[in-house]
Amino acid sequence: MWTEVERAAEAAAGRSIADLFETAGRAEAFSVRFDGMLLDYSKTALDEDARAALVQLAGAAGVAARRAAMFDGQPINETEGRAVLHSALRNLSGGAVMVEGEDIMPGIHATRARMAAFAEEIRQGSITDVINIGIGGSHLGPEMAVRALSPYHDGPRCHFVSNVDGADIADTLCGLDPATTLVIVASKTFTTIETMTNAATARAWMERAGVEPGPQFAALSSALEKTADWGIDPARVFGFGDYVGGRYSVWGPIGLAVMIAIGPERFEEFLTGAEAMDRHFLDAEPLENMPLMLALVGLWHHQGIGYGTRAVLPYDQRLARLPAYLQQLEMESNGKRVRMDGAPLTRPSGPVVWGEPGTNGQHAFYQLIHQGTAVVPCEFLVAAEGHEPDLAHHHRLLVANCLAQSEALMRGRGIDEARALMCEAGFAGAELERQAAHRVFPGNRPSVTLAYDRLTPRRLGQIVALYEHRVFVEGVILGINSFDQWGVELGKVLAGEMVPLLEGSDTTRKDGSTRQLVHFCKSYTG
Ligand SMILES: O=P(O)(O)OC[C@H]1O[C@](O)(CO)[C@@H](O)[C@@H]1O
Repeated sequence: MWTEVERAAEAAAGRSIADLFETAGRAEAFSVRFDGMLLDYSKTALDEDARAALVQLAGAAGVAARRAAMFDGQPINETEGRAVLHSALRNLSGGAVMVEGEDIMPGIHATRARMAAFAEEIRQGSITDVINIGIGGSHLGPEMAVRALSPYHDGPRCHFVSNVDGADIADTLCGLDPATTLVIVASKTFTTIETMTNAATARAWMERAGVEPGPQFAALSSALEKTADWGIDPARVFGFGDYVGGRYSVWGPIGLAVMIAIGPERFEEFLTGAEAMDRHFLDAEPLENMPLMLALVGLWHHQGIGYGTRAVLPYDQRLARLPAYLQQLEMESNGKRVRMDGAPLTRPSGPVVWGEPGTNGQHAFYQLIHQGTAVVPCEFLVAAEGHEPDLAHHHRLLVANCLAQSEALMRGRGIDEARALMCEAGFAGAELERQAAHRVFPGNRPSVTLAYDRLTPRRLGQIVALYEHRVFVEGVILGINSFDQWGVELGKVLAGEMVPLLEGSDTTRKDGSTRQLVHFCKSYTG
C-alpha cells in the first residue's frame, strides 16, 4: 500500500518547496476551501505524484468504507465493541442514527433540550461561578472552547479543575462563594480518581460553609447509577452513550460549561459548524475534502518522510488550549503500537503533537523550528479578522507574523545572503564566515496554514471536527483503533498500588529507584 508513497517520498528528498511555486496555480491547486476556511498545504514538498499516491493510499486503506461504517453506527471501536458516534451529538438536521437497532437521536435531542433549560436557569439565576471538575476529554474540550469563545461569553464565570494536585482545586475555590457556585462533575465513567477526589473536596468545601451541596451539583456521565450513588439529583444529571469517546465528547453533555458560558443558541451554532464539517467529510471528493487532505499531509510528513513531531501554532490567543486539546485527541487516539488485529504496526504511530500560540512561541522555541537539526512540520491557524475592531492594528501584526513565519520556514536564508549581512555589519575574513554561519536558515521547511474568517462558534465547531476527522483518517490508514486508550491503564493501576507505600507500607517489592523516591518523599511527610 505504501510503496508509491515511499517512492514519492524518495523523489521528494531535496526537492525545493519554493521552486514548486514556479508552476502557475500551485497555491490554489494545493489548497482546500470550505465555508469560510482555507487550508493551504502548498508550502510542503508534495507534488502531484506524491499527492496522487497518498489519495490512492487512502482508497486502498478503505477510508471511505470505514467512514461510512462510523457514521452508520457500526462497532468500529473493535477492542471495546462500541460504535463511534460523536457525530450523532451534532446531527441537528439529519435523520435517525441506529445503534443495535435503536434510534439514538430522540434521546440525544431530549438531553440537549434538558441541558438548554438547565443552562438558561443557571444563566438567569444567582450562580456567579461554575466549576467544571473533570480530566482528559471531560476537561480539555470545554476548557478550550470556553476560552476560544470568550467574545460570546455572557454567562457566569467558568473555572476548570482537572489535576489531582490539591493546588488546582485549592487555587480555584479560593475566593469563590460556595453559595453562588455550581459544581459540574464531568466524568464519562464516574470513577476517575482525579475527578472523584476533586468532587469530594468541592462537596466538603460547600458543607463546611453550611451550603447544601445537592442543588449546586450537576453531573455529566454515561454511568447514571454511579452519579445516583454519589447523591446527585437525577434531574441534574446529563447522560450520554458509550458510543461517545471521552476526547470526542464536547458536543454533548460534556459541553455543558460551554453552553452555560455562551448560551444554548450559540452552543447550537458550534454544533452546526461541526455538523457542516461532517457533511463535507462525507460528501467532498478527495482533493476537495479538507479532513482527508489534512490527514494525508500529516501522514506524508510523519510516516512518509519521517519527521518526528508536528507543531500546532494558533495565531489566535483564544485558541491557547487547542494544542493541549489536540495532544489528547491525536496522541490518545493514534499513539498505538499495534493494529486493530493485534499485529505490530509496520509504520510509526501518530506523531508527537505540541505547540503554543503565536506570537509567543516565536520568542521561545521557533529558534529550533528555524535552525534546529530536526525538521518540525508546522500547522498554523489564523483568523483573517479579530473580534476587537478597535485593535485592528494588533490583528494586522498578528496575521503578518503568522504569514511571515511560514514564508521564512520555506525560504530560509542562504550563506551568500548571510555573508552580505555580515559584510554590511563590518565583519571580514574568518570572523565574517563564522558570524555568517550562525545566520543561515536552511529553509525548505514545510508548513500548512488553516486560515478562517473569524473564530465564531460555528467556525470553532468546524475546526474541531476537522481535526477529529483528520485523526480518524490517519488511524484508518495506519490500521489503528483510534477510539480506545489502553495505554493509560497501567500507570493508573500502579498509582493505586503506590499510595499505601507513601503511607508507610513495605516497599521491598519495588525497584531501587522507586524505593529511593518513595523514601525521599516520605522523609518530608513522615
Ligand atoms: O471522563 P472520564 O471517565 O473521567 O475519563 C477522563 C479521561 O480519562 C481517560 O480515560 C484516560 O485516562 C480519557 O480517555 C478520558 O477522557
